[in-house]
Amino acid sequence: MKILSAAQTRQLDHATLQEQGITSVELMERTAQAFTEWFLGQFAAAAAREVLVLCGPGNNGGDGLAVARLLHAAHYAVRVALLPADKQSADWQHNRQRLPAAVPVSTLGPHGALDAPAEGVVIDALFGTGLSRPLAGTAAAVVQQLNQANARVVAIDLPSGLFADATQPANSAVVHARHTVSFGLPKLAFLLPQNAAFVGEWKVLDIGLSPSFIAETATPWQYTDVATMAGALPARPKFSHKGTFGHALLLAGSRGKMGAAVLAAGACLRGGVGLLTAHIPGCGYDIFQVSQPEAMCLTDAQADFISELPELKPYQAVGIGPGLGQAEAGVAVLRQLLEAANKPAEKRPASLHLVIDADALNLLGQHRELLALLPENAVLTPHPKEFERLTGPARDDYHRLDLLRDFAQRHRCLVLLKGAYSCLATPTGELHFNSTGNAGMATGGSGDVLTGLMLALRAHAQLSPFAAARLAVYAHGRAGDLAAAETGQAGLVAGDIVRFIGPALQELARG
Ligand SMILES: NC(=O)C1=CN([C@@H]2O[C@H](COP(=O)(O)OP(=O)(O)OC[C@H]3O[C@@H](n4cnc5c(N)ncnc54)[C@H](O)[C@@H]3O)[C@@H](O)[C@H]2O)[C@@H](O)CC1
Ligand SMILES: [K+]
Repeated sequence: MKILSAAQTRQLDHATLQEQGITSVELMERTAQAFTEWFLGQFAAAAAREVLVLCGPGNNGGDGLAVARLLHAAHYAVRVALLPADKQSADWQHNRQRLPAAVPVSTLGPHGALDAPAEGVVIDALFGTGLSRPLAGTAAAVVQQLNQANARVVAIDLPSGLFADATQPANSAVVHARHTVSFGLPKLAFLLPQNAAFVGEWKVLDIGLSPSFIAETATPWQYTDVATMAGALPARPKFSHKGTFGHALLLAGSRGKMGAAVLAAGACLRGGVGLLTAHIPGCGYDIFQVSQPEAMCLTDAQADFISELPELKPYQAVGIGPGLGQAEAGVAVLRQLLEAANKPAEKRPASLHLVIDADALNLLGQHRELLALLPENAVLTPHPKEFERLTGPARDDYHRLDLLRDFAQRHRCLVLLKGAYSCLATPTGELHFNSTGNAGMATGGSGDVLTGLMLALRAHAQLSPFAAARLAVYAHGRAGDLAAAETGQAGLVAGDIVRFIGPALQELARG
């Protein structure tokens, strides 16, 4: 699913009107009906029957006025409070006239008490995608009163004061919504941690916006949802053998961190790899062989950490990083691996795919000269701190996305910035936000599981580097969601994610 900018969203509205031969008032009515239907399902309880709708002067306020009329018709006790303005949009005026006289209307002021209903709901229809500057004056004062009132707030389209696709100055007034209900496509702002307190739970409702305009419009931002991923895993051919799904090599573990190697290996095996060999320090031999009997095991000359790179000929994909530790010897191993992957094709195994994670990323951050050796389409899976070690600090989440995009393009690699909406940057400058996963996965070892699964899918001959990476991220999150349904989020441990990789992949298998 695409994510469009605020400007493109306005164009999408226009294109929809032209294509479908409807007026903007009709589209506003459709929007208000979709919102109201959602609202009735969400707040059917008697306690939620008192509703205050705050309306700005533009079409967001017009939506609010139409919603007030529809909720009144559904027998909710509705009040409307209008933000004073020099002029209002034409569709606003149309819906102001249609508001039944039985709905009380007041005008908001900078000092007056907002009088938010204690047990009810406040609908925020002050500003949407038309916001052109930070809120000031009465609008800012109203938003501050609203936030202090600690009311249940539902924002129409966007929490007022929040830009859809750009950062707002620190300390500017933005509504803290409990729910944000938007239309057509998600907004970039919803996916960034810095906006979590404003947006709350968000939802996108279908209002039949022009599919052809969406298809034709270029954007770097994509949202990987369930529809995007249907059938993403190729079917396993009947006459396949273990060679069909590749032989992966995992370089992982150090004394005290063998669990990372075990988890990554388990995920790789559950990810459907044909064969897995792990190269681990000597101290981990018994641990590893006992816990992962399906994998083969090579031990390093060193007992406590990895100091050697094994012969790479047998492998299609190599994963390095989980539990590696940051011993200097690791730098040499990483350098040799990168050099081997860069050698002319006849001297190395065909298409050696790399997955680089955790301590291997920290080593890269400490030795940035190695970045020049990254082979094309290598996958890097940093969390924000690891990413910062590679690029330096970001001013805010939007700047971090710029750094991410730039890094992936410059090094021609795939970079997954991990988070609530993990973002996969491609060498061509696309940013794909993942939709699966839950807060229970913010637990030790969950990244190691992702690395193992990513490794399995990069070894899979039928998946392109991008398709493999996107599938791994999505399936990892989905496995976490299935696991959390069983264990609860607090009780979820990384091993539970491994157990649900199979079921998650099965959902995504091509029929
Ligand atoms: N255009 C359409 O066809 C549709 C629009 N819809 C709704 O319309 C919204 C967009 O409407 P608009 O483009 O009218 O924009 P808004 O309603 O977001 O606000 C725009 C108005 O506020 C003023 N403004 C901008 N920033 C301000 C600030 N900081 N302080 C004070 N005034 C400020 C603008 O000059 C303009 O008058 C969407 O978010 C959505 O809710 C929906 O009804 C769907 C259809
Ligand atoms: K709003």
